[in-house]
Amino acid sequence: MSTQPIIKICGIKTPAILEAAIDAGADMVGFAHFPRSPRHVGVEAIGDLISQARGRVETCVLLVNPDNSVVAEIAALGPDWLQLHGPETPHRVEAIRAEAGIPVMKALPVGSAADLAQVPAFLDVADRILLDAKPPKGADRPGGLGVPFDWSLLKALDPAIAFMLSGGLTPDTVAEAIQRVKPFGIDVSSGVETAPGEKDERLIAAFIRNARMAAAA
Ligand SMILES: O=C(O)c1ccccc1N[C@@H]1O[C@H](COP(=O)(O)O)[C@@H](O)[C@H]1O
Repeated sequence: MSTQPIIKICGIKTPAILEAAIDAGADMVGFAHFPRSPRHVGVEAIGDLISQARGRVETCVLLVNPDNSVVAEIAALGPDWLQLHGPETPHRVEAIRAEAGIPVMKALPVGSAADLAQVPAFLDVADRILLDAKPPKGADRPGGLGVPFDWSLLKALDPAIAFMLSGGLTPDTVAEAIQRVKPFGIDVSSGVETAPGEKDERLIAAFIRNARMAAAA
């Protein structure tokens, strides 16, 4: 029997795209609350999207190095997960998890084998690890850039560690990613867009279809 990876569609901004992701079979949807992102969604709109999704698909709010007031404000909306996509230390991840009272997924940037050395320190404080491409120097945000990383680096990671994979995945590359990396889950934003922040329902459907077929093969 094949194991299906969890599929997360991140950076959703509108009720229509949320419906499209649910219809296409996403397991998790993400809403970015980070003003510098082209996918930024305000608190009130995130609350509406979470209400629309509740009981149908898992929800996750992406934050970057949030202070406790932001954590509390977002946690009060009732998402299933928080995604921390900034330079949060293990100690800070632990504190945010306690403040929020919900599971936390910690995104870690990978640009070289040495970057994987940081993973063990987060295993006891985060409920899930997301391995993403390290942003190039000077990038205006720490993710959502549509850039992949060298998956062969992951051979150096303890195979017992389950992780989600992100960074530049697209409908054309997701099958190879699943077959080569065998991640616990996959996460996409730019690869299902026609322009930064503009999700496309046909690309979302193609991404999920190709991922499901690859995992079943
Ligand atoms: O989407 C963003 O703008 C963003 C901003 C700040 C941190 C992370 C962000 N996106 C997340 O990055 C990964 C990979 O995205 P992509 O598929 O390469 O575009 C994913 O979790 C996004 O949600």
